[in-house]
Amino acid sequence: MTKLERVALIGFGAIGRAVADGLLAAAGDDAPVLAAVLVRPGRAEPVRDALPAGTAVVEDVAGLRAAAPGLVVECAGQAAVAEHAEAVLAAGIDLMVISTGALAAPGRLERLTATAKAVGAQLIAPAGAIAGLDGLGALRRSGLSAVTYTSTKPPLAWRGTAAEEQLDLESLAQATTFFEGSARDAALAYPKNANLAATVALAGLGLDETRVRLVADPAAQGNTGRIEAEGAAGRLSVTMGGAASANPKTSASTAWSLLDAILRRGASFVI
Ligand SMILES: NC(=O)C1=CN([C@@H]2O[C@H](COP(=O)(O)OP(=O)(O)OC[C@H]3O[C@@H](n4cnc5c(N)ncnc54)[C@H](OP(=O)(O)O)[C@@H]3O)[C@@H](O)[C@H]2O)C=CC1
Ligand SMILES: O=C([O-])CC(=O)C(=O)O
Repeated sequence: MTKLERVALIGFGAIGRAVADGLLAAAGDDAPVLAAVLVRPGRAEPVRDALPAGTAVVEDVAGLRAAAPGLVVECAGQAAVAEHAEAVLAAGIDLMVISTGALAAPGRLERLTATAKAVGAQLIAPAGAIAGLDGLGALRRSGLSAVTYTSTKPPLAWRGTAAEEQLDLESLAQATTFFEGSARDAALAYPKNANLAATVALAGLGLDETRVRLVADPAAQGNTGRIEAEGAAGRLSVTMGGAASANPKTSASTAWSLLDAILRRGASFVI
């Protein structure tokens, strides 16, 4: 039995539901089994109703471990990484995190990679709602001099975030850059909207050297992420855009990227 034959999810929101649906649809001889979904205490019942009887719905990492997954996929938010990542990795289980911005918290990346190394588990970042990390990796090896990640979303996607302290989102008339700074600061200040800043940084120039711009654009039809990079071996310019998911902050492509990363380890990297 390969490690990948059993997969567990943390979170059952816009991304988690879509990934669960994709895994269940792919079920067959070569596809992994959806072994368990971890939800917050008291939230299990409706999730149980939405899943087949063979998928355990659990409320803690002990429950996840009992389902014996080879891979746990976090699709719940940065707080869930803070809460569960250490215990999952310490149990020797590979962990794929979509909320990569959680790794920008001081010391967390170092602690988690040390735990993973000690037990021979992998901490993995999927591309999520961006493309081009392969080219970024090549330029990183050649020597990167500059990387900028720009995220543009409609004003409603920035509701409930620190953007509201600077902008009147309801009446915004033109595209406005409301944040310019490091990937670390972006990922921590916009935990539901700027995880890709951390993903791009971890694949490239690092959390403190990667520049990030966050833009609210009333003319935007969906969410767009753009990487521009300069390295000794060449230049990279990649744009990925599309509709939002059931959650306006989250691009629909995120769940598909995760599914591809789970099913064939496509477009993901070990941190
Ligand atoms: N890297 C990338 O490309 C992207 C990353 N993201 C990240 O993915 C996260 C999830 O996005 P999305 O699915 O749209 O968000 P949703 O808000 O739709 O869903 C999140 C789900 O996770 C659950 N949850 C929250 N905390 C925990 C926890 N500690 N343990 C278990 N479950 C928990 C929530 O449960 P409850 O209902 O009980 O609150 C909710 O069901 C975002 O917050 C962001 O961090 C998002 C988009 C792109
Ligand atoms: O879905 C997106 O466009 C990206 C996103 O929310 C994030 O980086 O957290």
